[in-house]
Amino acid sequence: MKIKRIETAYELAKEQYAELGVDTDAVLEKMKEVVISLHCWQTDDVGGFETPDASLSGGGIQATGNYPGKANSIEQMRQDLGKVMELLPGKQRLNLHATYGEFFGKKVDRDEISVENFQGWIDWAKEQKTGLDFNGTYFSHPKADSGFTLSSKNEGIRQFWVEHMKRCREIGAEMGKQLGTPCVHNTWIPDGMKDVPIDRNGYRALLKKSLDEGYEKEVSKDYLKDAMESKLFGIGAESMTVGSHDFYLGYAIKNNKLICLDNGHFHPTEQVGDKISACLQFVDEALLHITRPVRWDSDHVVTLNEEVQLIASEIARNNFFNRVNIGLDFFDASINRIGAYVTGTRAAQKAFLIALLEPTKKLLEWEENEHYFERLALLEELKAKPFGAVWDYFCLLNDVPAGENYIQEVQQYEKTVLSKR
Ligand SMILES: C[C@H](O)[C@H](O)[C@@H](O)C(=O)CO
Ligand SMILES: [Mn+2]
Repeated sequence: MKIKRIETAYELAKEQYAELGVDTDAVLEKMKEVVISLHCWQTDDVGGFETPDASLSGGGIQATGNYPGKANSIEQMRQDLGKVMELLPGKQRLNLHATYGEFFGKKVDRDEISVENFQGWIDWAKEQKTGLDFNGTYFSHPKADSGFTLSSKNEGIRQFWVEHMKRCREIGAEMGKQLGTPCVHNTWIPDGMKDVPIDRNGYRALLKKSLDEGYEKEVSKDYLKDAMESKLFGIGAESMTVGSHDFYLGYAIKNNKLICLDNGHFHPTEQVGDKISACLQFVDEALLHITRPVRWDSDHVVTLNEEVQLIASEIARNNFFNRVNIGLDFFDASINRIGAYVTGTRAAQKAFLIALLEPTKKLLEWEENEHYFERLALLEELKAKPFGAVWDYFCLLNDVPAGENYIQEVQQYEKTVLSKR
């Protein structure tokens, strides 16, 4: 795309938005506050590197597809992440799962992991000048095969996972300390039942007990922020999920924790965008897993759809950028994974840009004066405004390919790197 054309289109767009009272230069400055935490697991189909042939199993989640070029080692993953970051405007962090440590060819079980397994990532993040986030991994493990981890009635299994959680928090805290930016430590467990359980209460009481034990050690929020991710149901756990939204929201409010909202984890008619302002009345911060559920929690690549737009708009309208930690959660193994990553992340970023380009003050004024037709009409007209010209200029300012130009870069990377794996 020609630089001159991008600049000219931006100037015209700037005028159009200015007529609505929107300062596009200020919006581009504000985009610096939109920091997206890249989920490392799109590069390798949630496999991890505990063993050379590690792959996703259990947990009620599934990566489908077999497109060539998956990252098979930490080196390959870092190379891929480097490419992804090269093609994204703005600022990012990296979100790791506990199975992505450096295990030096040894068997290091989940209750044995320590900072030394992640020091390499911390050093990498220092070089990249980026922050790290962290997740315990409560699936793809024989001790998760029963369908229960932190809520297990087998005390040995429950204690094993509590120890995993404690270690994840230690690792996360060290990441936050060394990198000078708090690590968001997220806990998602697959625990639940295929068929109707008798003892929902018993499992939930055990989960509460495990969380109390796992969180026992106080850690400064300057280093670590604990989040919990609920879910409606998973494959094989259709009748009851122990860590439901009610459960974690209650726990988060009572214990000053973060609530993680994954938009694939609710009934299809519920909107995470609607939940943000509800939750933030009672918790200080939230974590998002932005995804695209297609008929179920399928974790398709994020696209610029209404659901994602509402999430972004709610954050922008209320300036919640310092209270909502933005993460992604998708893993498509059926297409070029780097392309999937870049397309999905850019879609989320575009939603934030569109949100910031909204003349919110005007809309609010109409709303408060019950001028609902005017509100509706302007919201509709905004959809036809030239946000694409502002997006391309944002890419230009950030020295990354504008518009569709990144497609050929991904193709080239496939040719020179991915196809050789
Ligand atoms: C791999 C992730 O931790 C996982 O997708 C989790 O966040 C989730 O959303 C499970 O459905
Ligand atoms: Mn998730």
